[in-house]
Amino acid sequence: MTEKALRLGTRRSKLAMAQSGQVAQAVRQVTGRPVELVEITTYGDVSREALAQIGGTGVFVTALRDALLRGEVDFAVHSLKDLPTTQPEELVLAAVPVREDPRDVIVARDALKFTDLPRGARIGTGSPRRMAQLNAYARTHGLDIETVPIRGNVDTRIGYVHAGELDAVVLAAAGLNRIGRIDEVTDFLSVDTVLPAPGQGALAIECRAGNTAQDAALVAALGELDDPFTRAAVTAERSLLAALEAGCSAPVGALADLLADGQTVKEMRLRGVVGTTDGTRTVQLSTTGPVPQTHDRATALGRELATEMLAQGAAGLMGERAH
Ligand SMILES: NCc1[nH]cc(CCC(=O)O)c1CC(=O)O
Repeated sequence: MTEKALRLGTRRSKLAMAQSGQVAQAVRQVTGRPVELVEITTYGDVSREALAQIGGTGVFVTALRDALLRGEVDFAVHSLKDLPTTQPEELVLAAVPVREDPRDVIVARDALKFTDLPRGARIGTGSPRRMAQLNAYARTHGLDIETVPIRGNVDTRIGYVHAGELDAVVLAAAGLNRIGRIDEVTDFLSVDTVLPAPGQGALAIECRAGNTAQDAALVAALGELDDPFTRAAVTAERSLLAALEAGCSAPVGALADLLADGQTVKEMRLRGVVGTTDGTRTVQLSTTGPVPQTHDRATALGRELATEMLAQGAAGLMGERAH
């Protein structure tokens, strides 16, 4: 007997295909069913406009969600950091697998580290979050760098360094890992220097919420790929983002991690930062509490930190809100 293949909706980019291929393999293992990749082109892939200008969140995600809702695919794989904080009622995050390295990294000419970049060095990034934190660090540590807005896929961005147009570019470690180019990193940025985007390094496996027995069975099967700690962490990070009323293109960094005492996990710490892209003003705070055991508690942790950050003027540093 041949079972019907599960259809996995994915973007076409090299990064998306790599991570979807890895998830497909894991899904074959937990379901015992064949999985086929269905490529879907999203607005974010075809638009030449700066990402921050096309209206913020979700440009990579909408087309995949539409394909799910139309029943053209059975589940979709997203980079969690590209996922809007609002969850459509008809869809559910069936699994958030174990997170990869959440850090940002530098790919620089001549194997340079961030702090060894020469005066006037040009660093490419299209991310207001990365600009804000790199410029803030530079100002307080006497570095003289210029952040240069760029966009494009990983090949394009690293290409600017090889072509000599930029001294360095900033990328996510997780993405480079997934496409097998982690060897090109010249510096892993400490999260004390640059907090990653909420959800960075994590994937989301999304499917229909389970109105049919088939859908419900799939939600349950995919749930085996869920990592509760990663889910709690990214839930808190995304709750912070939502409570700041910021979008994925806002200058907001957040990272939740576990504080352990030997082998015993003690608490969860959530750190958040907001800043102006020129690095002149930042609000950076952290909170620590019991590891949240429910979605509501993880959400509350993020909301509490947001409230404190807003009390310190975070809203005034975010510029135009994404809608
Ligand atoms: N903004 C695009 C994007 N969305 C997800 C990743 C890969 C890292 C991840 O999955 O968190 C990247 C590339 C990057 O930021 O370098």
